[in-house]
Formats: sequence, C-alpha cells, structure tokens
Amino acid sequence: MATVAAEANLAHAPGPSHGGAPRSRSWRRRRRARSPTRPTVAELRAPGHGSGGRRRSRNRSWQSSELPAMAAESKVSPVCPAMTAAVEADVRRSGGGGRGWGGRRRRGELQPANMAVQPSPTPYLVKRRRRVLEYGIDGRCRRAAALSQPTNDMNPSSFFFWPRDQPLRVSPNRLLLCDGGIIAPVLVRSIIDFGNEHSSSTVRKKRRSPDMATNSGLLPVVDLAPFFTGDESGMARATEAMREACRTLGFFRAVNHGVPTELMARALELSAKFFALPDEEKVKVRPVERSQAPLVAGYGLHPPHLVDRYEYVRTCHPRHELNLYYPTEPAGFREANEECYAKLTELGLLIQDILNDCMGLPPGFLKNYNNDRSLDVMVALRYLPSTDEGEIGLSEHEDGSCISFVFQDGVGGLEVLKDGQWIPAEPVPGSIIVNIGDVLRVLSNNKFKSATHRVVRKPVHRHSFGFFWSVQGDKWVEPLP
Ligand SMILES: O=C(O)CCC(=O)C(=O)O
Ligand SMILES: [Fe+2]
Repeated sequence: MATVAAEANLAHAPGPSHGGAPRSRSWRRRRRARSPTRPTVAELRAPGHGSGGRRRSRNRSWQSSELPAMAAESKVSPVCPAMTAAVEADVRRSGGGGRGWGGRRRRGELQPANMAVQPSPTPYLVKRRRRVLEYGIDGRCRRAAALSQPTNDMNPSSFFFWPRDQPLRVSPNRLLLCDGGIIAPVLVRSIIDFGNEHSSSTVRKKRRSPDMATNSGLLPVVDLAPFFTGDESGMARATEAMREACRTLGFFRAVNHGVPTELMARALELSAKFFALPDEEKVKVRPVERSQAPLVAGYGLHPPHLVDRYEYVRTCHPRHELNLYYPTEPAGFREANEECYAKLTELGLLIQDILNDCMGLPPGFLKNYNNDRSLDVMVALRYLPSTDEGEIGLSEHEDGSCISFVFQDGVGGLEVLKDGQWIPAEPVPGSIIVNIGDVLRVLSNNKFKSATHRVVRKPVHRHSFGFFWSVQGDKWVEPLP
C-alpha cells in the first residue's frame, strides 16, 4: 500500500485485550481457550482455513456474535455511481445483511447521509503523507483524504484512489477510501482519541527539532520458529511479544519467518542490477504516460515535487493482470520477485493469524474478513545516495496497509518515530521488519500503532523490498475489539 503508512503517537488507551495493564478475566479465558487449538502453518495455508471448522466449533464462546455491534446502525452513503453499484451488488450478494461479519451489519439501506462535501483538486489520490491526509477531513478523521497527483507519480505504496471527478465527502465518523479504483467505504467509529491527536503543528515542531536525540534502541524481535515447529509455549511467547510490539511501537523484527534468507539476498542483488541499468532501459518497464491504471507493475521514480529520492519496481500478484510491465533484465529478477511475493504472502497469512489472536478476535476472523489478496503489492526500492541538498529518501509517513513487511540490504536508513525520537531499524541479515498499517490500527481500535517512519539516505545507494498486505474491495474498516 502506499509506501508506507503509520500514525503518529496517537494517545493510546489500553483496553482489555491489548493493554499492558492488568488484563480482564475474559481476555485470559479467551487466550487459554485459543492457544491449544492454534493451527500449524500448514493448516493456515490450506484453503478454507478460518471460518467455522474445528477451531471455531471448539471455542463456542468465540463466535463472531461476541464482537461489538459494528456499524449496526450505519448506512452506506454512495458518492458516485461506481460506489453505488458496488454497494448495491454487495447488498444483493448478502441478501441485505452484509458479509463477513456474521450478518451483523445492516447495509440494505442506501440513502445519502448528511455529509459535508469538500471541493478537492483533481485527480484525487489518497496519500498517506500527513499534510495530504489532513486534507478535507472534518476534524475527527485525519487519516484519509484525497488528493492530488497523477497516478504515474504516486508513491510506490500509495494505492488508494479517488475518482477524478468526484468531490471528497466525509462525515464525522466515516471515511471513504478508494482502493485500486474501487471505492471502499471505510467507517471509522468510536476510535479512542482519534480526534484528539496533537495538533499537527505541535507534531511537526517536535519532530523537526534539531537537537532531537537519535535513539539507538533496537526493534523488538519476534521469533516465529515455534509456528513452524508446533511448539505451543513458544507460540504463546511469540504471540505475546508481537502483541506488545504492536501496542507500543507498531514495528517489530521477525526472525525465522519462513522466507529464505537466500531468496531475499538474491532478490536484493537482482534488483540492484536492475536499478543499475541505464535510465532508458528502466523506463521501458514504466506504465504508459498518463496511464490511469491505479496499479500497474513496473518502474517508477519518486514524485519530482517531493524531497524524496528513490526509484522502484512494483510487482502485483503474479497472476494478476496488473503485472503488465515487467523487467526482462536482469535474468531471474522476475522469478525472484514472484518467489518473494509468494513467500511474503505466506508470511502475511501467518502474521495476520497471530495478530488475530493478539487482538483477541475469534479464530480465523481476520483471514475471513481480509480474504482477497489480489491487490497486495510488493515494491523493490532503490534509494539514491545522500547529497548536500538533502538526505530524505522517503519522507515520514504511515502505511495505509493492513500489515507491511520490509527487508533491506546492509546500508540502513529506515527509522521509526517513537515519542518524538527516531529509532533506527537497523539491517539485520535474514530478518524482516513488520509494521502495522492504518487498517489494523483502526481495526484494533487504536490499540495497535501505525507508526510514522521514514528512510534517511546514506552516502551509498540503499536497496529494500516492501510488501504491503492490504484490504481489498469494499470492506468496512472499523474498530473490532
Ligand atoms: O524502504 C524501506 O525501508 C521502507 C519503505 C517504506 O516504508 C514504504 O515503502 O512504505
Ligand atoms: Fe512505509
């Protein structure tokens, strides 16, 4: 998803299933009930895992009926024919009861809500940069908005789009995002302190303070080996470590994650070879000028009006028709990319399932909800060396994804903002950095952080891969636990 998205230090109110504070009895009961039935990685990958089945039937106290009555009273407010059609189709499919939420959502009523209409520049592109995200939002919902650049100039992981000729409509508790050209209604309801963020000027001042100390602390490490060996107590420890990392920082380093170190090294090496090609070769794999396709695999460069300095090759799902533009050189680049994509998808499934437990959701809930993998995106990135003119590779931002994954070469430069200080996410060979994106931040009711991060350039080129596990389609994104 757009390169990256995170939320800056929103006030965090620990809840029963997330807080470091004493957990409720129900939280502990649920944990005890779920742990013995955690699926193995092989089970997780099997089609159909998730809904119903063994785990759910053994944990009757965890039916989705326990979830809050999410959006029960909400109404979808169509803003354009495409959205109306999408919503109506969904309502037809679901017999008016919605889908994926145990029939709790009533989506049958299609009527315009009393929404503020903001004129907005065209074309619209939802960006995750703070200044953009604040555009057109009515004071409670800062995190999504539309704006402003031709799609060819988009940040590699930005992929929420808004129709060019539609005004942005927002209401106090509802955001509308466009995902890959399909409008997705995003309901943001009762997020704790969502509208009480520090004023943006305060945040900016704090972040740009010249005497800001650099924190040398390392990212929390989560060892995923137990999920491959079936070690129950190891799985419980890793789940707890992940939950704590998501709650406090929104970033962690995954080790023993199942993506072969050799594959990551090969992909990085081949991408370095690709980026070292002459520009005239690289642009051949760029989408055609002025293409309106929201997501087309291929080469691109940082938007010229930004201080950012990077180039990228975007890969969509290997079987997806959006992979129209693919580098043929260097040999093996495509294969390495596709292998990485597949392995990262497996890792995404695993981590999503662990996060499902971390959030105290019914087994398989997130997998059922987020069951369309067609718009996950992988981006090979090369950051230019720093110069006297600047050292920002990728400006501070938060990921709009559900979950993001990064592996990198040994150069370094990725930094995570915590309490006003930038924490370097140092390269550690073989590890993968995982961070929570905006979607999970909302689903967790702000209990998980979608941290602000950036890439600072170094004197040499830096290479990395980002994989953005997204939510596709007209999914409602709203607080769950
Ligand atoms: O290249 C990196 O290390 C991070 C990239 C990133 O944050 C993004 O693409 O969203
Ligand atoms: Fe990012």
